[in-house]
Amino acid sequence: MTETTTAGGVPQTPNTEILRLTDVGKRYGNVHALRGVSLSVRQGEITCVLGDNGAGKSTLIKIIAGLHQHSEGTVQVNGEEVRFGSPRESLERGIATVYQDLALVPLMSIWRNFFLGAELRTGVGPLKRLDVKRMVAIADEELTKMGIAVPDLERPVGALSGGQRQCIAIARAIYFGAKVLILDEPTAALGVKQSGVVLKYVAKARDAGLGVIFITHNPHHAYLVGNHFVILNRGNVSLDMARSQITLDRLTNEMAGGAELEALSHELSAPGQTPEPAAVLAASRETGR
Ligand SMILES: Nc1ncnc2c1ncn2[C@@H]1O[C@H](COP(=O)(O)OP(=O)(O)OP(=O)(O)O)[C@@H](O)[C@H]1O
Repeated sequence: MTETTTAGGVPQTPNTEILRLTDVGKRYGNVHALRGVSLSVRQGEITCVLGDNGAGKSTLIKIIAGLHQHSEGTVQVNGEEVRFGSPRESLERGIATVYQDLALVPLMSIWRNFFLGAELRTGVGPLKRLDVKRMVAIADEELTKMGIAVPDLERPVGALSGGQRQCIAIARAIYFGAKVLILDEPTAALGVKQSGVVLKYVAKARDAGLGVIFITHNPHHAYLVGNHFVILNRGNVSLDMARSQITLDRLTNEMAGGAELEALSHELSAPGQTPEPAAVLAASRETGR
């Protein structure tokens, strides 16, 4: 979406678009998991993709991350059409994905995890060895830059809290030059305080100029940091709005199913007409909620 905002009467050019999906669809055999999905990600902005279970969020991530290919539509990176054949191809275009399970090795040290798969080496030929000193120094500098307080980088990553581990994965993606950062429900398994810490680093990634796709089913978390909101509902985009166009209340309501939820709430609150639990379950099964 192109929108020109004004600040103090001065027109602001919209940030550069890095990633654009146009009418993207995905079929798994007979299952049409995504249909006509269009969205854009801009530098220095957070695009939140919200949706309930089965809405198609994972499918969307997998297409952008190169794990699956789309069946319809186009994906463009910096204006150039792409079709990723592997996660490596997506990574080479500057797209980094931080999955919920993080791909960190719990028993390995923090610095080792920071460089996992991209270890620095020193020396030549048979004398080549890991450049531990440099890796520790860089990991320390990068985490400090992000304001992540880890007193001892030799500690195993598994000893850190879930929130700290998310932050380390985000800092690592930024250090290795990500232009687009996909975060797969980074706050889903966290409590309120830890979620706040992670959201702070999501905002830092945005402030570092990355385009962020923040996948979540929590409208409150999305609204704390998002510039743009896209709701997926059974594979379709049911809402696509800039922050200036929507309130948290409306986002929450749309996310909760809007009219469907209102009808159910009305049914449940009507005196003497409380539906049998079995009927409620059947209704929720029908609506997929
Ligand atoms: N490999 C697959 N083969 C067949 N159907 C699939 C496959 N992966 C996903 N689906 C179907 O596609 C639809 C979207 O699933 P997807 O996992 O993308 O949703 P989601 O929003 O990520 O849900 P959740 O939050 O539960 O992970 C669902 O109906 C799902 O059953």
